[in-house]
Amino acid sequence: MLERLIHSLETSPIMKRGEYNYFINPITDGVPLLEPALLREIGCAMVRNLDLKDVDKIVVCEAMGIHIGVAFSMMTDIPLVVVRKRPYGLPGEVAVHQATGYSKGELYLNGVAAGDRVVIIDDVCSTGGTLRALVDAIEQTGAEIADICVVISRGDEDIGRPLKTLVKIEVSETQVRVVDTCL
Ligand SMILES: O=P(O)(O)OC[C@H]1O[C@H](OP(=O)(O)OP(=O)(O)O)[C@H](O)[C@@H]1O
Ligand SMILES: Nc1nc2[nH]cnc2c(=O)[nH]1
Repeated sequence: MLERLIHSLETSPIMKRGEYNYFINPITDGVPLLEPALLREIGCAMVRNLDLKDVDKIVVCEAMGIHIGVAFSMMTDIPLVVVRKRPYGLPGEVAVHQATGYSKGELYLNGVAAGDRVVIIDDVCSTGGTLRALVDAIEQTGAEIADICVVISRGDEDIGRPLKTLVKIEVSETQVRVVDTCL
């Protein structure tokens, strides 16, 4: 299991974003090419790992959660909510601040309300800033978070609640090493 993901990570180039060692990978960047087989491998692993009982909605964050969310939604027939980086001003919209290791901004959640039971999925967790923002936004609506899963975890950041991850990696100046897998 996860051979394609592990191979794609261990061959990922690294670039500096300021002081941050940023790995470039098809799953996290859509670059250079995202093979359907890799997407299917991840989708299957997430279906096997996540608690989907009575889940009403999948919540992802633009941009690099969208392709994973679309694959997962089509595999599970669960509707998809995309948290955007610009406001829509719809009734009930929730705005939260997001910071990663190299950027910051605002996130805008629409389409989730009290009584919803949701799962959050994303491509990668590093500082945990994005997931903490998503959890905060969803909690503000009164909805319930059934589970959270990222494809890749590269830090030991605590997001204040259980986080499932398919693989754990270490990123140096020159390479990515897969140090643990969920399966
Ligand atoms: O754990 P963190 O430090 O928050 O980093 C993880 C986040 O970083 C990337 O998003 P980014 O904001 O770079 O935008 P993108 O998805 O549009 O590339 C990625 O998609 C995760 O959401
Ligand atoms: N592609 C990519 N996305 C990230 N999001 C947070 N850290 C990283 C990283 O190192 N690479």
